[in-house]
Amino acid sequence: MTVAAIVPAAGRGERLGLGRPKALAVVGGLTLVARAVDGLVEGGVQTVVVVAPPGDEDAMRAALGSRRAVVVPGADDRVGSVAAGLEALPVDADVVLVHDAARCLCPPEVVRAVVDAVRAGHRAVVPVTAVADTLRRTDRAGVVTGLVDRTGLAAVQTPQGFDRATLRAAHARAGEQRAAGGPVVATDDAGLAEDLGVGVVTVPGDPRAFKVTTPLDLAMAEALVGTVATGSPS
Ligand SMILES: Nc1ccn([C@@H]2O[C@H](COP(=O)(O)OP(=O)(O)OP(=O)(O)O)[C@@H](O)[C@H]2O)c(=O)n1
Ligand SMILES: C[C@](O)(CO)[C@H](O)COP(=O)(O)O
Repeated sequence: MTVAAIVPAAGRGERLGLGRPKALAVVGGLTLVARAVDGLVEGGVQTVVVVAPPGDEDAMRAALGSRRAVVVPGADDRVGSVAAGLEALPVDADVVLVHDAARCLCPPEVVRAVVDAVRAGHRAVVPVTAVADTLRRTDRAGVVTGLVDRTGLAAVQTPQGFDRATLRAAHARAGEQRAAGGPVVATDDAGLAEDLGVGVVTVPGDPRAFKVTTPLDLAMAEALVGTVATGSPS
């Protein structure tokens, strides 16, 4: 089985506010995209497709240095960017991971767990962590309207793993819905697979696979660099 990964890295990073694509932000001397690719390769991924903001393909290649990855232009939203990456997959890839460049410190153990679960026959696999906070529903004015039962809730991370046919079918359906003017509601690839009726299974995620979204997240990533390889702290 050949394991490939699509790394959506075409976001603009508005909430990070650096004025350049978030995947090109630097943590501990390495860009987020380079770190994300290194983690995937260490976790057993053989082929990587990186999806760059249109016009920033060369900057993405420069950030990747000598890492072996195909770089393709992305789209206006994440679903479109992953769909662009799908088109560039090598024909022999049968296990496909989709991994946010923004989750740059995901430990290789998580990657391996996702790959193993797909190899074991699961069509769609997501890493998850427990929800630590109490959750309440609020109205538009911010007034609490109810308590959300936390039992059975999980926060979903990436990499998410699929057999190739499932991921293709999920994105084909999303593309058809979009072409028909319908909304694509799912916020991740597993959600698109679920819309097809595919069962999604979970494996343990890791707090270090958090998504760098804000300047505080970038500072946290900087503080954590070096702890991923040694396995501390969680
Ligand atoms: N059009 C898009 C939007 C997002 N992504 C990627 O999807 C991942 C998760 O997106 P997010 O963290 O929301 O990144 P941004 O869209 O860059 O963030 P923001 O909303 O702050 O601009 C990131 O690796 C991002 O690069 C992408 O490939 N193409
Ligand atoms: C794919 C994802 O990271 C899983 O948690 C998340 O859904 C991405 O959301 P975003 O709003 O596109 O950042």
